[in-house]
Amino acid sequence: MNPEQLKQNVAQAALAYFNDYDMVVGIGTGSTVNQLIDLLPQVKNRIEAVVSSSEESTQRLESHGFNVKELNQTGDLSLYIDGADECDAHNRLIKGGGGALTREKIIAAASKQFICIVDASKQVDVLGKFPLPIEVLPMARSFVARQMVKLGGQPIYREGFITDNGNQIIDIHNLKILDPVELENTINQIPGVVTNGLFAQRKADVTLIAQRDGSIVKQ
Ligand SMILES: O=C[C@H](O)[C@H](O)[C@H](O)COP(=O)(O)O
Repeated sequence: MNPEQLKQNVAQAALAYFNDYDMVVGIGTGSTVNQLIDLLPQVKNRIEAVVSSSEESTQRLESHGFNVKELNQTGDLSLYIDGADECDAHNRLIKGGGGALTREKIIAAASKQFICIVDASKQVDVLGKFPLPIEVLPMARSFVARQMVKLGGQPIYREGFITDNGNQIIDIHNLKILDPVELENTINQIPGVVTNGLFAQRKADVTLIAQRDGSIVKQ
């Protein structure tokens, strides 16, 4: 199966989690989630409102007629579905390849259940092959980059990219992340860091993984 079909398959499998009425759900960002958004009209009668992790997803949801609300207008969410750039066997993730990591981490924290949807190419034994995105306040960019060098990484500034929150991203290459919770905490302590893309403390509850033949493995 081609990559787009795999994304569509795993998005289709996620529809099973819309298993209640009047649900207020979180929807993430990226090409896998775009497939989900396009399928979401199938379960529209289950959804009362949606909270989105990016302007891009908001526009796509609204184009399908969904009521997109701010997290400040809702309570905690019953369900959050999002993709990832990497996942390990413990459902710990790297996210933020699309730059939406901060809103994603907030929504994940505010959701009772977090279902991650990926294809098998995202599975790794040790996180860090995919460069770890860090959203930084613009004035702190070089400072945070120097701290990440001390932690063994190679920071690359994502030039020309501004997040939905008006900040910048540095992508940290060559990290071998043996203790994701510890590194997530360590990076969070660096002044100027808004969010790092490790989702290890609040990891996914379930990861649905599309295999090459299109079948879905639940982890
Ligand atoms: O910022 C973007 C998000 O973290 C995405 O979930 C992640 O980049 C995966 O995106 P895709 O489904 O396009 O691979």
